[in-house]
Amino acid sequence: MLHAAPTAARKRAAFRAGLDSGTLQRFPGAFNPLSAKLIERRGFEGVYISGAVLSAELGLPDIGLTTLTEVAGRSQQIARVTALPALVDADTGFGEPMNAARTLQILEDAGVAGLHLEDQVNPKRCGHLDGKDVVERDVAVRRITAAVTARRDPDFVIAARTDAAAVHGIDDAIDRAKAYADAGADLLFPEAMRNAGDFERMRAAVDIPILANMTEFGKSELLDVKTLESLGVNVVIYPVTLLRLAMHAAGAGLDAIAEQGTQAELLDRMQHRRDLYDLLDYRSYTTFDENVHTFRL
Ligand SMILES: C[C@](O)(C(=O)O)[C@H](CC(=O)O)C(=O)O
Ligand SMILES: [Mg+2]
Repeated sequence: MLHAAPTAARKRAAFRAGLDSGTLQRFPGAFNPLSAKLIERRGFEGVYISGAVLSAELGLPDIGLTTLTEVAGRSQQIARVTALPALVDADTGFGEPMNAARTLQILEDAGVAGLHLEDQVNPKRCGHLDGKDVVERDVAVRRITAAVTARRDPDFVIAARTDAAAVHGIDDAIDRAKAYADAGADLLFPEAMRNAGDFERMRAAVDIPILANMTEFGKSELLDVKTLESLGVNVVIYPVTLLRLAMHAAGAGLDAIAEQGTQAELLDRMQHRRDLYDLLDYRSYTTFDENVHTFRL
């Protein structure tokens, strides 16, 4: 209650163990701290904190408008309520390589288990839209090197994302992937892979674990867990899935209230009050409160 039981160090160790386990680590995107608790309750291995979701929550497009402070604040709110490791989207690192170093330390302090840094230019774009661009490979290597050098907890996971496949083709993405692995990245995030064939080529090119981004309505074919596992992928994120589902349901609910003048017909499509309180572990707060009163006597 009040906070997640395991420390950040233990969650990072769990993430590392998951990466070594040979089992696909499933990280759905939490659109708020409460949804992170639901992800944990349903038995997933980790929580993803998406830049696209954070932007959308603020009513903004995902074009690099959010600040490190906003990302760190949300990361801390989410990480502290779940026992699962959280992986956060640090976009381009918020500036020059020195900024990437500071970004890493601030996100370490926020209690997440890892971050990913991408090789897009500033201002970045969603990786699945046209019109994005990447910095030179060497600039991106310096971003990764800066983060690796600044890291204080060796278990904190640094993922390198390359957006090059959709800009310069898969061969350039593979070259970059190798360079980022050599620079010390722990996990590779090849963005906008078109299909299993692209993942196969990436898997053959690098020795470090690989992450698959199964975002909807983008450039990637949606591959299931078995397929990803057979391709040797180690982590899968579903970054915006829960937000899309929730917003769709909210829209349908608003339509029904507008049409019917009541929400009475919608009750079986809602999270029941009882289930919400169960997820919040309401009972333990009552017990805690009673104990506080007892000690006061
Ligand atoms: C993974 C991602 O970086 C995110 O912010 O969640 C996005 C997801 C999306 O916009 O669908 C991306 O792939 O760029
Ligand atoms: Mg993003």
